[in-house]
Amino acid sequence: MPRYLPEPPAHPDSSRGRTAILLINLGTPEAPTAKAVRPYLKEFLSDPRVVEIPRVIWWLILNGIILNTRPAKSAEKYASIWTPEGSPLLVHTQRQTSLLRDALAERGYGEVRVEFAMRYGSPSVASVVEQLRADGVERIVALPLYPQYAASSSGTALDQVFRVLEARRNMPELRTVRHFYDHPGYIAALAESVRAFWRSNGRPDKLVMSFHGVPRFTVDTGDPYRDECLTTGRLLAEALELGNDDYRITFQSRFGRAEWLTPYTSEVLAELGRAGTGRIDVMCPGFVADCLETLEEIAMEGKETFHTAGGGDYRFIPCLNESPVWIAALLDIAEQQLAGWEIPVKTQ
Ligand SMILES: C=CC1=C(C)c2cc3[nH]c(cc4nc(cc5[nH]c(cc1n2)c(C)c5CCC(=O)O)C(CCC(=O)O)=C4C)c(C)c3C=C
Ligand SMILES: [Fe+2]
Ligand SMILES: [Fe+2]
Repeated sequence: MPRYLPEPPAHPDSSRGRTAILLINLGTPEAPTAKAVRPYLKEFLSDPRVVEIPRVIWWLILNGIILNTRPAKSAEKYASIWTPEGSPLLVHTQRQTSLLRDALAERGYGEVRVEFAMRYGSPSVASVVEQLRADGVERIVALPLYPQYAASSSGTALDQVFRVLEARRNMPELRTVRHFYDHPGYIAALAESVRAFWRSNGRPDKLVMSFHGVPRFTVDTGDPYRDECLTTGRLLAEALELGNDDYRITFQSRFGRAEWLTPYTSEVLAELGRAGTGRIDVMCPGFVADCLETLEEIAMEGKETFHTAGGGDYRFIPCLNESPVWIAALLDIAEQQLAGWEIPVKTQ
């Protein structure tokens, strides 16, 4: 096996774009079945950026216990959110890709390719980057679709790009977007999604902003994730002119027994329910696309937790998905990167 892959011949069609935006999301199973969820979880949970415990011990737990029990349970949850077009995470990522492509074309960047890849499952980062290289792309902007940086989300997505390029003799130029937690367009998109929801549904007693959690020790040892979530929450509260008592910032999706970031969403929902809160609205600002964690864990399980504890009305505010203000923010983030390369813009 040669150390470096042979380079593809120069692409004959010089009119094809030489620059690409590569959106990267987490990935999702191929089907809502235990058979399809198992390889997805195996790849995901084998990533040392995601589970940071000694490999041998983890290998035994993962293969001996988790992969024998979790796929069936997770598949049942996936089945409850699956759409006729497939997994929501995949469907929204596909649509966001195509909307960003159109938006860039409208701004005169018609030759800039826009593709997406998934960190786990398909289409893999390797397959998409290889295709871009084969098509003659020489400049890539890698843009993980996570507003807040965590080593276990954005970090590992970027690792994967570096790993693919590491195997190449002729490296393309690369720019990376490590986060956009305080980008004004992203905050404006979140604020607009809440305002639009309130225009149709009225206002709640409290707004809960639930972010995906991470193990607490990762933040204690330098991951900026928690601070970035808190800043996003504060900026959103300011944009909505909320007082300190009008909202809560919480962390969901705890996995395993270690301590994760607190307060845990489920505990806050139960506490608000026990306090007899009349109405809460729950949103997930850290996810730009609805997925298992928002549609099942928050919109369904969270509602049950709140009601069981005695709470009143519970409403879930959908993620940004294909909202035009969000696509405008994504366009701005992409354009800021392209500006560094001085791509000629064609004005019609
Ligand atoms: C085991 C530890 C996990 C860490 C750390 C983690 C961080 C993390 N995850 C996301 C975004 C998503 N996670 C999703 C699903 C999901 N997450 C974990 C575990 C960890 N995540 C598991 C095991 C799963 C799979 C489902 C399950 O069995 O519970 C998803 C949804 C995927 C989908 O198909 O819809 C997203 C999105 C972030 C942003 C993050 C760190 C900040
Ligand atoms: Fe996760
Ligand atoms: Fe979950």
